[in-house]
Amino acid sequence: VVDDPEIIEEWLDVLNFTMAEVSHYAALASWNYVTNITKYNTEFLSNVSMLSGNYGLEMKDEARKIVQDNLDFRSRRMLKFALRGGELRDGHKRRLLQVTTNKMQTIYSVGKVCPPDQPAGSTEGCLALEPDVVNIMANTRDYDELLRVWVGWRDAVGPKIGKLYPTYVELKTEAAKIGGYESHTDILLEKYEDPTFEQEVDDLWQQVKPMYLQLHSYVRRKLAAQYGDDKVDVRAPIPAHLLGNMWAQQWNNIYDIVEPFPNQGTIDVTDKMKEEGWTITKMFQVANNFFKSLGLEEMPPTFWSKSMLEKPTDREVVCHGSAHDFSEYNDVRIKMCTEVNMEDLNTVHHEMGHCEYYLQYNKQPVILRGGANPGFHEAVGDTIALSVVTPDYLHQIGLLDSNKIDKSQEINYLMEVALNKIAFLPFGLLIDKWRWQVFRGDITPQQYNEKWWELREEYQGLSPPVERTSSDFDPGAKYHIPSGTPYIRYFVSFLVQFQFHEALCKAANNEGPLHLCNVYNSKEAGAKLKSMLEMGMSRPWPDAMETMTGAPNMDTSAIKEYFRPLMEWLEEENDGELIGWGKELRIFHQ
Ligand SMILES: CC(=O)N[C@@H](CC(=O)O)C(=O)NC[C@H](CC1(C(=O)N[C@@H](Cc2ccc(O)cc2)C(=O)O)CCCC1)C(=O)O
Ligand SMILES: [Zn+2]
Repeated sequence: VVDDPEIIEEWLDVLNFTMAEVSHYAALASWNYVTNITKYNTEFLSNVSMLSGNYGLEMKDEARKIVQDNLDFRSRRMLKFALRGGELRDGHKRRLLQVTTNKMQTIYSVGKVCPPDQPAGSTEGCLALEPDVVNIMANTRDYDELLRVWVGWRDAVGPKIGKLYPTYVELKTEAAKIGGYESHTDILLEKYEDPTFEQEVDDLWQQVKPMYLQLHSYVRRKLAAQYGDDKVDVRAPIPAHLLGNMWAQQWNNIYDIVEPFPNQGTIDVTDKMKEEGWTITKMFQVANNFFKSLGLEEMPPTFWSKSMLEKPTDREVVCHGSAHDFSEYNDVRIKMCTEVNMEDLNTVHHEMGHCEYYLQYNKQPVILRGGANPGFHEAVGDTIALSVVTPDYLHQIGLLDSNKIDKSQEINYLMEVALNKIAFLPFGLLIDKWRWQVFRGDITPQQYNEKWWELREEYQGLSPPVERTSSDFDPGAKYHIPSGTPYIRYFVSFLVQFQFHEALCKAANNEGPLHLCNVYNSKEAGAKLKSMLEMGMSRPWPDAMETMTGAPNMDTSAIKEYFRPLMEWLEEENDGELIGWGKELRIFHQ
């Protein structure tokens, strides 16, 4: 037992130094795998993960001996984080967990959708998820073609991942119990340092659900008009393959079907980007320039020399975008199979937001480097992107001819953003609703798929376009399930990013409405953001929220204020029309 403050401070210094080293090598091994999926890189990643796991276990055993009573807040916080997480002591089980996770991730990353009656074993004419299948889901308006790739993708990766998932759940559960937790769900929730967190997200959802129902009712009617009411029944959930996205998580790709005021121009500047000859590099330079304009850190030289900004042609990679912190030498990178379009311009800002956060908290000890909570990490880039998509800024970077919009163009603009942000909210909630129940043992492997679709109907008002059975594993068709990446962070982000946007607009002395506010070039806004980013996770997240907004809690008033003009318009449109589905189906009256 150690209670000498001198020795404990020394121990924490050594912890910080060794953690930086171990994190650096773990990040490198992961980077090599995701940017070049080979047998060697797979093995190497597995070995480095085992080594960093061993280090983690040793460090926890030592940390348990330390008496925390007379330590200062910061040291106690560092020790709290050092003692967190599950632990598998048995080397074989740790290896099995590693291999199982890697297999699921690889199945997903190399999965392909093949043409009908494809000869077994040949990949001739087969399509990868990104960008081919994603582009079909975004652009085709052929009901049956959409159905073919929607089912094809789930058939290609679902059952294979579904076979491995129970083993994954068992091992994560064992690791949690050895770590002293009831279930792995408690480890996932622990990051929010908030005993009522599950209740809070349910309350927040109830506050924004009316906005979602308005959007859902309007979009369902437009899809019925597009595909015929034999395909889309305005009294029922929407078939899940018609929303322009493989998971129906965001609906911006069907903007043309739902456009409130046709031919008034929109902020979807994809065509203009192509006309203007925008390159992938330019997209990243423009994003970098926005952060610089706020007085924040620019991406360092190694970002440009070591990132992977487009899909390579000579090797298999994990195309799902990601940002990487190498914990040393200011080495931050993005891996992305970027395409020149509006959606990817958003994602570029999202990923660079992660890198900016890495750069801003790198003065903190390694164990205190992280988002104030994971939702904050997801909100940084998206908050900046809320300024980027304004007519004012798009005009400034030459993607819109004028920065003036009239009333109908304003509604079009808000619809475009709502298809990205409002549509996402129930999806951001249901992924971990499903996972929390699975890790608590409330959903058994036999029930995986039926409970998934119950949640998809309950929260999103979607239904599968064809019969699903328990031999399907549709959760596995979404990246974050095989990769084990938590998801409630995105639900949190899609609410707090509007609080952050409001705070930055206030700091920038913005006069106009929140939805047209652009903080580009505002050093005051940058200083406000920086003051929160540099905290990392050195303080509980309400303190970081208070630094940004003046109040410590998550709050839906900002997102409601942002979309108020659109909601008024939608309530007009939906007056007397059917809204909701199942037991909640009713006629809406203003
Ligand atoms: C080493 C490592 O893993 N690093 C972490 C970052 C960190 O934790 O430091 C990381 O890079 N995670 C990858 C993940 C990628 C994306 C994602 O998965 N997005 C969600 C939801 C969504 C969709 C639209 C949107 O505008 C915002 C969110 C989805 O696509 O469903 C793909 C596109 C955008 C973000 C990410 O960047 O969050
Ligand atoms: Zn992210």
